Amino acid sequence: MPAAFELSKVSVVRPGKLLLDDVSWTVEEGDRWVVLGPNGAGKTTLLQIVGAAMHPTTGEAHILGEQLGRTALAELRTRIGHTSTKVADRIPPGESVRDTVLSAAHAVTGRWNEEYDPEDVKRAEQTMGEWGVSGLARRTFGTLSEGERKRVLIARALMTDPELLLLDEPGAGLDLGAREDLLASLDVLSESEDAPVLVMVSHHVEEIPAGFTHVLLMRAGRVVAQGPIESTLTAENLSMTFGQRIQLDREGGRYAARRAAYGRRADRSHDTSDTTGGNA
Ligand SMILES: Nc1ncnc2c1ncn2[C@@H]1O[C@H](COP(=O)(O)OP(=O)(O)OP(=O)(O)O)[C@@H](O)[C@H]1O
Repeated sequence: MPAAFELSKVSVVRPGKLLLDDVSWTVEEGDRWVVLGPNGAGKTTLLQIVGAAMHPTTGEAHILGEQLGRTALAELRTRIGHTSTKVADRIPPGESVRDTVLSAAHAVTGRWNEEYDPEDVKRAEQTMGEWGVSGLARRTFGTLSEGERKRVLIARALMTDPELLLLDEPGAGLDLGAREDLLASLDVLSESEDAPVLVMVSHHVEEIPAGFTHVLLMRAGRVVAQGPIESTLTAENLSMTFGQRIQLDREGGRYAARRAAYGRRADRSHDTSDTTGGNA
């Protein structure tokens, strides 16, 4: 089976700044990845490459079988669901929730005079139902709470039944209950057989849904470590990523991290015996 996407030695350069530096990353069908790193590490830039929203300056990116630079980006983007604050900012505040989701069928933000099939309407109702926002259908996007917005954006991203779903900080700005509700929904999605390949960007290990399989850790535009979550998400790798000694705990398939106290073992796993990582 071909990879869902493959980046080979990708760099992104802007005047006076190296945003991504020699990033190689392969994601296979069925994978659920989380991308972790501090502010400014390049996570959003990386997702923009994978989401066919930006070309690499150097290196090659093959996304869903198409090579960036040799394919129409707009067409490729219809196969990818992408949620981010940039997408949220493009949605007119007066747009109804229903039209916010529905208009994804034409890859537009702000419904105008496009025509929608009954299948489009049915699909919009289905994804709104699955993400618990049917009751908000007539509300305007601008009046929603942060948690409600996040769910509406995911329903919108899933509207076109994408092969790849990119979630840029879906947990940011959510209260504890809303975050846990979102993680439970993402966990259900990640377990479903026809789920798209999932890639989620986060700052916090606490936001990793239990069903996620792989992690990529970034710092200053470079990959610090990547691979299966069990062996790669270690205190040692997190400490390198965030530039300070981190203690990592794991319980019930969920992670928690904080600055390590001196003299304490940095990795502590309560439900597995094989969590790796160095002593701090
Ligand atoms: N067009 C640009 N020109 C110059 N620098 C840029 C440009 N776009 C982004 N950057 C810088 O590149 C770095 C990486 O940005 P990016 O948004 O990818 O990081 P991030 O890991 O998503 O950060 P955060 O966690 O804070 O959202 C940042 O320092 C940012 O200021």
